[in-house]
Amino acid sequence: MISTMFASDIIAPRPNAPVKHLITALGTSTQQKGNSFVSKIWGNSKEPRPVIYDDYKSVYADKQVDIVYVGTPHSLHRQNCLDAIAAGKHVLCEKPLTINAREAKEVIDAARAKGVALMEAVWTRFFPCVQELQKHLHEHKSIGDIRRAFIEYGAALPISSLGPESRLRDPALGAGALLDIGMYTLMYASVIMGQNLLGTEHPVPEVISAMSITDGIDESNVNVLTYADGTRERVAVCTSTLLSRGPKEFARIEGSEGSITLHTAKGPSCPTSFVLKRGGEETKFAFENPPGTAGFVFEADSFALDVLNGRLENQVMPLDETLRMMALMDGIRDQGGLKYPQDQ
Ligand SMILES: NC(=O)C1=CN([C@@H]2O[C@H](COP(=O)(O)OP(=O)(O)OC[C@H]3O[C@@H](n4cnc5c(N)ncnc54)[C@H](OP(=O)(O)O)[C@@H]3O)[C@@H](O)[C@H]2O)C=CC1
Ligand SMILES: O=C1OC[C@@H](O)[C@H](O)[C@H]1O
Repeated sequence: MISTMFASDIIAPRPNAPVKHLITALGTSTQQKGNSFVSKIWGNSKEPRPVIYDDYKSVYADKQVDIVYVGTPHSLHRQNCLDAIAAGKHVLCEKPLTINAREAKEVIDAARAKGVALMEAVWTRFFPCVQELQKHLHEHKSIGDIRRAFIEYGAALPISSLGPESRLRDPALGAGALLDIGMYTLMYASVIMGQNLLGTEHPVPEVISAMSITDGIDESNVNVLTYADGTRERVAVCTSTLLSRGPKEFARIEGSEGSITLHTAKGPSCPTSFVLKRGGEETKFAFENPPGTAGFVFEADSFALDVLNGRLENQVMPLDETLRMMALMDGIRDQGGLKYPQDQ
């Protein structure tokens, strides 16, 4: 699913793009699957088509490849990243980077030791909507002191009709609401409460969590994050569920001088606008993606520009922020009683 969207996005013609992406190779399980992927995405396009390998290792060995994009289920990320890094490739890996913080540290250490760039593809952070929101919250202080935030992500995924081998059902593949979509709610908490600080500099909240677990995965979770780093406590309530679709107005931020609501047309991972209310006035800030894209180009451009300029870490999504988020989710799963085989 995501590889289709990502690939379509980055080869879409964009007159003012800061970088041009070229997909030179595709690693997949069968040649037939690769052929149908390529015809689906390239269609009649005149863009050069990738060579199709029926394994992943040939991609890592291909000298034409600069960056490997990993779009496999969660539990495979660790090994896919380690293999690509060992071959000297830069890696953009889908979220979550791994199943837990221990695995994430292993992958990050490997990238740092090899001197290659690595980034967890938390695409939402790169949306102009989120970047502008951060300016309003932390630079212009448009709603004064931030006091509370409520963020929800509901995705009505057809879990019960999926086979047990699905990445959305199988605990061994890292299924569950927290790792799949809950991480976005925690990302928003970081954007809202983190004062633009990331990784080891980010304020450390006290966390109280509850999970509803069925068939070995969390169908829903609720997390209360309390930040006691100022003169008064600030609270973010983050909740996600696989059982029902959430509202288009998916978040509310309350400040001492106003409030902001966040909106989406498709899902909280791709926000489209926010509405600022202050002193009886309401202002809407709306954003559009480049035509023909879903918004993956923002993270892809940012990472490609890092690689072109010899930067090994991205400033918007640095590796210490990935580690912080993975450790936060480990703690939430500890409280909720959700263990994956990889935690043993
Ligand atoms: N940024 C975003 O908005 C989104 C991100 N994601 C992330 O992308 C990743 C993949 O999700 P998604 O695209 O939905 O997953 P899919 O199940 O649709 O695709 C995963 C692909 O991984 C390969 N694969 C390798 N081993 C396995 C295995 N054991 N079981 C299943 N597939 C396997 C397969 O490709 P092949 O046979 O060709 O090798 C498969 O098509 C996840 O990390 C997810 O969190 C997902 C959706 C949205
Ligand atoms: O990252 C994601 O965002 C959208 C969801 O539908 C998907 O399952 C998830 O992986």
